[in-house]
Formats: sequence, structure tokens, C-alpha cells
Amino acid sequence: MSQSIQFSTPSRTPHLLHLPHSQFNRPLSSISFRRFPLTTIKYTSIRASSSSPSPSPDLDSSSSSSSSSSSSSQVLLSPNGTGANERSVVATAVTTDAAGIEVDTVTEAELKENGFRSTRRTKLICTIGPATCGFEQLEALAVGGMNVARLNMCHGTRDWHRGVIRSVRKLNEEKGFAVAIMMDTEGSEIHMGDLGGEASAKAEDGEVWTFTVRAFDSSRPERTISVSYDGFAEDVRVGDELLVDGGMVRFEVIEKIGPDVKCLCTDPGLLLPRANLTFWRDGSLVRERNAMLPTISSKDWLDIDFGIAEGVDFIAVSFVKSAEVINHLKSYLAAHSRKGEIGVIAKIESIDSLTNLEEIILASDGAMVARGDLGAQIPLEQVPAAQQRIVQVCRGLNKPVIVASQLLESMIEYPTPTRAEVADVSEAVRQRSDALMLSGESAMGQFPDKALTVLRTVSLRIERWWREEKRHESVPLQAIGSTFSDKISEEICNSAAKMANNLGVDAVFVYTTSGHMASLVSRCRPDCPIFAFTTTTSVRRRLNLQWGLIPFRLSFSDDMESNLNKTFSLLKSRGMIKSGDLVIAVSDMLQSIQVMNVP
Ligand SMILES: Nc1ncnc2c1ncn2[C@@H]1O[C@H](COP(=O)(O)OP(=O)(O)OP(=O)(O)O)[C@@H](O)[C@H]1O
Ligand SMILES: CC(=O)C(=O)O
Ligand SMILES: [K+]
Ligand SMILES: [Mg+2]
Repeated sequence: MSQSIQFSTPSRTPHLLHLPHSQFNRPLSSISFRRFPLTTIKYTSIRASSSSPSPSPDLDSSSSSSSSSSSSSQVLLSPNGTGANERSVVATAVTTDAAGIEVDTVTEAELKENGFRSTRRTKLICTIGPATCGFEQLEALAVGGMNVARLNMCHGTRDWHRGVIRSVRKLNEEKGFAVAIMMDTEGSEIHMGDLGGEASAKAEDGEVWTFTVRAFDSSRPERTISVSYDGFAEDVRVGDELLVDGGMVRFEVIEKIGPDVKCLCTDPGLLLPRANLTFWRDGSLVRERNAMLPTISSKDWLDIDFGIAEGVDFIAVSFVKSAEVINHLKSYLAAHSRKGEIGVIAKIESIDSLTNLEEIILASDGAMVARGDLGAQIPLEQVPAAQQRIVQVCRGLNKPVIVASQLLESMIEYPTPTRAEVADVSEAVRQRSDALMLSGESAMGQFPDKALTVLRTVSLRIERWWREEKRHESVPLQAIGSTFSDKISEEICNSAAKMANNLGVDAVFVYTTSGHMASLVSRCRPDCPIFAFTTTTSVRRRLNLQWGLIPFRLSFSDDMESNLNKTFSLLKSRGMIKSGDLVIAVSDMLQSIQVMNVP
């Protein structure tokens, strides 16, 4: 029994659909609902315009070149899913059986063991540092559920970072993971030096410490801290309050002697290498000078070139103040790397970034609630409301959002989290943020694997509770599509998610070349997992940041019947689905919805 509903606009001419995927000749208004088994599928569609097809700008070069063929069985990509000009470091890392399917080995095991509902929807990011940079340590994190590895360019040498990037790539290649790499820029905010190799230094109440712009020749003099910013001694005034890492340690400026600033410790604590410094005067953050510092420093540009050369998947920009810097970086990336290959994440961690929030998020490919520095710039009690706002704006604009910093801070030293930390993690999961991030817990803590386990188990439990309570919000999502075609995709995804919840389907399958259609389904936060099939390994890795998406790499054509048959047989042979499972399939090539039981 097959059901089909078709919408068409009378003023336009229908065509039989055997069109290659392209932004300009994408079928616009054929939406069919079908039940499997299907005997004949005839997709009827209407052309968007009669203008000559040209390669879609959002496709990578390999798919756009192959999309020039109109054969319905044409596979869109070369078998290994990489384009001809994919950088060598990535190309050598990809070995794929052309007929096969690539999926995370951990997810595969979870699916086989516990079925569709067992999969975790919230993604997990680990900052890599001395505690986790070895191959076995990285593997343990990947097995524990790490979806993205973050490299903070404030620390370590480029050689060190290169080693980590290559290890992660090797892990993906050899063990079937799709761990994405996120490079986080240093930015030009004021911070302390590296403590001359010491892991930390303790500042006690009432001690006098010297903050200086002088560089040390040899070891660090006692109770002396170097400061990254040459204008520091000129800018501070006696009476200013100096906050380390947003208030983890506090000092009061008591005397200025040339390049040295004498400070009295008023709140004791641990000073960590390269910790951020802010100074406050009469209860307000002093930020005149910061406003003049570039968001992306000259050192950051070199790091960005390094990131492009090493094939990172995301660049997180620290201390973004406006959309301009994001646009600037995106145009630089467009000129120096393959279009869309590196996602730009705006870190929201300053007053300016909150002021310009909507325009910044609109310009970016995602955002991070960087609560560490944000909490140093706005009163701490305002951070939760800011977090909620950022998460909501990102969801509205369909950008992935990461909640970061101090989620499990006590686990740097202890093997179990505090109850308050578990409550904080739960809140971020309940807000339906795309991803949670570990910083010091995984970079230099004593229990990185345990911290990741806590994030994983708390996420799973809260997600399940939320589903059992049937609390999926019916908050209307704002319309975001700008072209007619985008609007159709959006409506299809909204409907697919709604149908998935109402019909209690087991999974939504989305076939997507650029990943956009998958993100639109993810945005609806449906009850069931979303299997996202995409043709390239780089899109697959980037999708790993988004809520609920299980990214698969699969070569597929513009013939949906054959795609579905191929997918069903591959997934069935691996025990990941079974006959009778109910699935909704959407595709960005055909802009179609189908409901079916797995044959
Ligand atoms: N690559 C690294 N090498 C050495 N230590 C590291 C590295 N990455 C992180 N760390 C350690 O982990 C701690 C916390 O991580 P991180 O600096 O990323 O915190 P953060 O607040 O997220 O950073 P930022 O605000 O600078 O982006 C750091 O203070 C540092 O001690
Ligand atoms: C992650 C980060 O940069 C912060 O919380 O400040
Ligand atoms: K950083
Ligand atoms: Mg920060």
C-alpha cells in the first residue's frame, strides 16, 4: 500500500524528477508520504527556475562536479568520499569500502545493544591537554563518547597540537570514529604568563604579589607573575581590583613601580598558567583598552593558517565582539580552504558579545557559552540567564550551541562530581543545548575519563526523563529560510519531526549532502534519533557537534528508492535496524518525506 500526497503550484510546469542535486534546479514542491514496501516510486516535481543549472555553491567540488551528470543512479562522490583537492593529511586518513557505510563504532554497539532510544542526543567535547594527549588516552575518550576534541591555542606549541590532531585523525581512520577537531583561538585579552613551567601557584590571603610586564630571563622570581599585555602597568590604577580567571583569585592594586604592579591578595586561590586577568574600577570592568585589542591577533592568524593546513573542523573564536570579525574570518576561510569545510564558532564571553548576540550568531556556524570568561565580565548571578538566552537564540537561528566551563570543575581533583555540578549539567541538557564541554577536567585533571562518564550518564538520564515526561516543547520555531527552496526544506523537517513524535517512529533518516537538512531536523529536537547520511567524511565530522544526529558516511545517489534499499540492507546486515522498524526519511535532493516500515 503506498500513499502519496503531492503539492504543486499551477503556474509552474511539472517535470519528472531525475535531477542532479543543485541549489538551482532542486525540485521544489514534491512532498510524498509513502509506506514501504514500495513497488514503484515516481517522484514528480517542479523546477525552481528555468535558469541553466550551475554547481551549487554549498557543495564541495567533488559533489558539484559529479552532480553535472543527470543519471539518476549517479553516485555523488568518489568512493572514499573525499574531493580531488582534499588536503593530503585528510585524504590519506580516509579508507572506505565504496559499498559500505561508516558509523561510529561506539554508537553502533549502543544501537545493537539497547535499540534506538538508547542513543545519547547531547554531544560531548573534551579539551585535550597533558592528561589526555596520548593515543591511548584519546582512544579512551572516543570510546567514552567524545564527539569533538578541543585544542586551546593558549597552551602548548604548534608541534604539540599537530601531534594531537594527527592522533585523532589516526583514531578516526583506524577505529571508525568521527571525532571532529575544534581549534580555540587565544585572542588578545590580558592573561598571565606560563609560571615558568610550574603547574600552578598558590596565592594566600594578605600576601603581596608583583604583576609585571618584564620578561624573566631564568626562573620566575617568588610571588611574581608576568602579564601578556605591555600596557598593563600604565592602565591599572592604585585601588583597582585584579581578578584572576574571573574571580578564582582576587587582588587589590596597592602600588605601581615602573613596569611592576604590587597587589595584595584579598581572595586566596590557585593561579593557573596563562590565566585570564581582568581589572575592575568602582564596581565596573575596565575594558577601554580591551576594546582596542584585535579579536584575532597576529598569533591567532598564524594558528588559523596552521589549523587550515592541518584540516581542523571548527575554529572557535575567543572574545568575539561583533559579527564583523566572524564575517572576516569566514571570507578568509573561503579563500584559503574548501568552502564550508571549517565551521566558525563564536565564543560568547564578553559584554560586547552579549550586546550583539543575534548578529554574531547569525554570522557564525555555532556558538559557545564560554562561562569562564563570561562570568568574569558580567556578575555571576547573570550567567544562567545569559546561558538560557544564548541557547534559545542559537536554536531559533539553527546554529549548534555549546555550554562550556566548570561543568565538573571539582573533578579536576576528585573522582566524583558535586551534586551542584550534576544539577548544572542537567540544566544544560534540559535546555537542549547541542553540546557540553570539558575544559581543565579533561585537559589536566586527574579523572578525565570519569568526568566524561558523568557527562554521558547524566545526559542520557535527563534526556530519557524528558522524553518520558513528554516534555518536548511545542515552542514554535521561527521561520529562518530565506529562499523558497530553503523554506520548503524547513517545513519538511518541521513536519518530519512532528510526525516522528506523533507516530512514535524509531528513527528519522536524513540524506544530506551539505548537512543543512540534518541540522534542520536536529533543530526540532525530535524524540527519536536522527540518522544523518552524508557523502563526505568532513561533513560527517561536523555533524557530530549537533544534537541528536548520528552521522553516517554513505555514497548515495539522487534515486531515493535505491538509497533507502541500500541503507536498509547495510544497516540490517550490521544489526543496527530490523524489519518492521518504523522510519521517516527526508532528503535534501528530492525534498521529500516518506514514512515506512523497514522491509
Ligand atoms: N594544551 C594544553 N597544554 C597544557 N595545559 C592545558 C592545555 N589545554 C588546557 N590546559 C590546562 O587546562 C586548564 C583549563 O583549560 P582551558 O585553558 O582550555 O580553560 P578555558 O577556561 O576553557 O580557556 P580559555 O578561556 O582560555 O579559552 C588550563 O588552565 C591549563 O592548565
Ligand atoms: C571556554 C572559555 O573560553 C571560557 O569559558 O572562558
Ligand atoms: K582560548
Ligand atoms: Mg575564555
